[in-house]
Amino acid sequence: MFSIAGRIINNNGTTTITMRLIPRLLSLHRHSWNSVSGGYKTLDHRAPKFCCVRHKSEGGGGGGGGRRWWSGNDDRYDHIRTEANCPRCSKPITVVFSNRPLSISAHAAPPGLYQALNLCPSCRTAFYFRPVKLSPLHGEFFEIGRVNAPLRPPVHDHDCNHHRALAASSSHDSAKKKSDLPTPKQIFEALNRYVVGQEKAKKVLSVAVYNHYSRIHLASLNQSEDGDDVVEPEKSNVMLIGPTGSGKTLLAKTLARAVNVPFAIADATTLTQAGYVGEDVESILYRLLEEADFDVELAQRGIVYVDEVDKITKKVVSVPDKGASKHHAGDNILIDTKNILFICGGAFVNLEKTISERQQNSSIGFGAPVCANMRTSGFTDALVTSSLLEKVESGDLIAYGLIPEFVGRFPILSGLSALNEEQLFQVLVEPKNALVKQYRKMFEMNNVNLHFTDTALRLIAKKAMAKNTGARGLRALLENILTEAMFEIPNKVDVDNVKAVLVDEEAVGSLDGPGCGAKILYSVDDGALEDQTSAYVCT
Ligand SMILES: Nc1ncnc2c1ncn2[C@@H]1O[C@H](COP(=O)(O)OP(=O)(O)OP(=O)(O)O)[C@@H](O)[C@H]1O
Repeated sequence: MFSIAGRIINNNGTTTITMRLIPRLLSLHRHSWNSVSGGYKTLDHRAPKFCCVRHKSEGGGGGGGGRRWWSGNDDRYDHIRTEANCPRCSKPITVVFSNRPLSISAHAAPPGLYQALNLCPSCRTAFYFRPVKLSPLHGEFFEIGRVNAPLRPPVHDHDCNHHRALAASSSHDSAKKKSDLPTPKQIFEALNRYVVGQEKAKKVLSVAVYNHYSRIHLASLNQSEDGDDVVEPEKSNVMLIGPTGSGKTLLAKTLARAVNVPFAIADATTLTQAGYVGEDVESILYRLLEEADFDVELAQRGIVYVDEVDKITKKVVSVPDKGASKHHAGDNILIDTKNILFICGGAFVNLEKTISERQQNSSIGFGAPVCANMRTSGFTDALVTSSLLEKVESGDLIAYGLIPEFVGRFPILSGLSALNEEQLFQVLVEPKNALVKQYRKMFEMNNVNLHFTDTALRLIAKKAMAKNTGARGLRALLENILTEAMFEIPNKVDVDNVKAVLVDEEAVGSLDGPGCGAKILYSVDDGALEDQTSAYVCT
């Protein structure tokens, strides 16, 4: 019936096909646009990459028993429902989307707005429709993926072991759910198991996340209360400011794990405004939905981490705004972002200078000497930087180049410091899934013991420090040291009687040069690793 032109984008391992419908589909929908005044408009056939569809809006404020037709000249934001053919299987489907521009978080947004992912009931392909022009309606379908799991629309009383308590929004079981919510201290302890240092950020985040889910709990209680006394705390999104490899993403991910909600990561630099190529908000929400096993209720209480927001200075990032509708219409998946917690992160290189200048201008003692010191020494050491970042204010981010509307949606700002050498050493060995533990596990699969000497680990930390990429550099260093051994070991087991792999100083090398790589040790005596030279033959 029609052809599809596709382009494949890789999104964190997911394949996204950008679909374009060619004009033959358009001819199936010759009369496509319905206006307030009644009548249909003829499609614009000059824009072959867009599909034109009949549409009408729904939602409050209009006539027609709660439904209203959308007027092409009206700039109100609205839910728009359209009839179309599935770009994949060409069966009829109903598409729902919003005509509003996208902005971050739920704070201060007009009510009644939402994003919609759409699902073809026939071939179960999920996609979203991106409107480019509303009158006549032009837009593009973006395929996100096939849905295998059955869709679970928002329900108020479900029992899900995987993502449990925090999904609750009904008032009748809210008391129980509240007791399931970990306290800030418990969240802090959970973060401690995975994240080295960053004590202040951990505390700020523990409180923020606890308050966020308490707010949801309170809102569910308020639903059953009438009157002017109802207090509704507003959502507080969080901004993490810290150098690369300091643990911003790790903190956000671990938080989601601590409170047991679905989690998705997005990169601000690939988020687009409508009409540009890149990753779109809907695909992030779709990822959240996937994480929630297609349980819409759970997805609506997840955490989204948006990385690299410092790279979008003077641009408007497109991340979803408030979605008030809890409506589940056929196979359109409507994601209400009202309760999704957005955590944004960025390195904000040299932001400390902006903070220092602000402090200097306002003559608060600390600023002037710090600034002077920075000017004379020509660099800022990590300690000075982190103490300055601790004092970050919204105004500093605006001075840095972020737009005020964006910054205004992040009442919670938290600075992270660059990890020092000792902390990098700890990252290697201490967290629950520390890198050394991970590699040990991999070698164990071949019944081989991976052994690191203390001096080797400290040298690795020193080398990572010199690279200036924080803990991010550690994995690359380990990978280089262990690649050869990981290549050889699976072939040698049971053949050459390999018993251990040793990473010592020589294997790591010097501060500015590589070493010989991990040494494969051939055992002549079980348990003889302590006496490496006599009991083991090194390759
Ligand atoms: N404080 C930390 N404790 C334990 N591991 C850490 C810490 N910081 C970073 N890591 C590890 O380093 C790697 C990179 O960390 P992460 O992605 O959280 O950094 P980031 O601050 O988000 O960096 P970027 O700004 O480049 O995105 C991950 O493997 C993470 O586990």
